[in-house]
Amino acid sequence: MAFESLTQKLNDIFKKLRGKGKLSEADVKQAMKEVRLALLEADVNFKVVKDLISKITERAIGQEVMESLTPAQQVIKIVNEELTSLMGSTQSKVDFSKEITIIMLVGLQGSGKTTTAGKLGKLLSKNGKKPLLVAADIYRPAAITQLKIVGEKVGLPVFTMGQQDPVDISKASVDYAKKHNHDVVIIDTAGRLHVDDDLMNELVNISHAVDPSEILLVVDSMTGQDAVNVAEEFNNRLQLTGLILTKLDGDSRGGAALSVKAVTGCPIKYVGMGEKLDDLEIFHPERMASRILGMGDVLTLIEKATADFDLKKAQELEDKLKTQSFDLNDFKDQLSQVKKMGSLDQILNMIPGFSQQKLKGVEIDDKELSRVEAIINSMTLEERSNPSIINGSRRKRIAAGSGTAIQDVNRLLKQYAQTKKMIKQFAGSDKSRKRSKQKLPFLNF
Ligand SMILES: Nc1nc2c(ncn2[C@@H]2O[C@H](COP(=O)(O)OP(=O)(O)OP(=O)(O)O)[C@@H](O)[C@H]2O)c(=O)[nH]1
Repeated sequence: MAFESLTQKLNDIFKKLRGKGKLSEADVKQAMKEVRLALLEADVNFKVVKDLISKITERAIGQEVMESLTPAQQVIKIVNEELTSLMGSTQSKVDFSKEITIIMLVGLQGSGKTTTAGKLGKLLSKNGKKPLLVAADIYRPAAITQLKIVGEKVGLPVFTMGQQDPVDISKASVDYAKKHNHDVVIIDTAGRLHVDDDLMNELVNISHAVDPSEILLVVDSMTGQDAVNVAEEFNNRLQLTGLILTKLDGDSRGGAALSVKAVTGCPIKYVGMGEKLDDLEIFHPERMASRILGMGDVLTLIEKATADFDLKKAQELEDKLKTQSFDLNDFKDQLSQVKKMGSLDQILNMIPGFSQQKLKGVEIDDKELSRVEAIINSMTLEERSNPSIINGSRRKRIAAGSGTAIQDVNRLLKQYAQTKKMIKQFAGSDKSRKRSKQKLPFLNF
């Protein structure tokens, strides 16, 4: 995940501050010098760093902080607030005020536009919208096919007219959307390797023809300050309403995310956190600041956990927990719930205190989840509901069927037995029974 190294450096600086108890002005200034260096090393724009540090320092050497009982904590709070404000303070929402919300996605080739069109469509349709995807990149023939494939994967229709004028395609797509009750139109426009006049003219013409509610620039966060420059160039010609920063799951240093709002004035509206079509998140500056400072992001985690929450299934599970009839089918169901939330790496990053550094040496293996699923899939229905019948020869058959080793099957059965034992204790106490209404026990990998 981006910011890894920045988070580590900031944590080290704050640890030193905490160790000091009372802080002198010199202590704060020294810490700010180090924060400044860490931000520059994370590729944050030079001017942005300068302004940020002067704001933080001014507040941090104020009386309130110096005389507080927990001065280091106050300094961290100020850094958190200023980072949040740097990225736009609050969530910048998409404008859905018109009957049809037209969203133009623009950006350079390879920034992730087509993938993002699918991700955005999926996210919006989860929120009750009826999006239409529009293939307006006519120069790269594969782009139309790519959008069709993405559309199929996310279950959304794709409007295409082949290699015709992108302005005509865009206009026709809006008419089509009106006739077919779509309330969102997402136009995937052409990209180029560099910003050029032809591209800009075409985008300006499309924007005049369809009067979009949003022109969102898709930028690759891995390109660092180049992403900020590209955003400035696009904004000068197109008046962007916002940005989508992709590939924030990669090892970018994070500079683009921290600088782009301050430099261009354009807010980040979404961030791409992976290659899967579920990996698009609404951008919340305060939550991102919290992640950068290694404080986790519990709110996003809860949202992910509840997004696909199936109340009926949860009720069934609760009944099973009470009667202690939790079997391997339920075990598998829980596994799918965890998998829906994203990769284990992503999930752990949102838990406060679970910094990458602490996870060093701990292998986070998403394959383990798939392995467990394969093992359970290779069992008969009878075995899943009554695992005690799984003897030696059955174990051998299950391992062969799932392409795993007998030790893997043994390990899973042991984990299941432990979970069941835990549930027994859990259901046994009145206090925990009350708790079971709110929380499902997590699997123990
Ligand atoms: N890791 C990661 N990869 C991403 C993300 N978003 C897009 N990608 C990948 O980036 C590559 C380029 O994405 P495309 O959607 O083809 O890019 P594009 O901007 O449409 O490219 P052109 O059609 O050539 O203009 C693909 O391999 C995507 O899977 C992201 O958030 N994280």
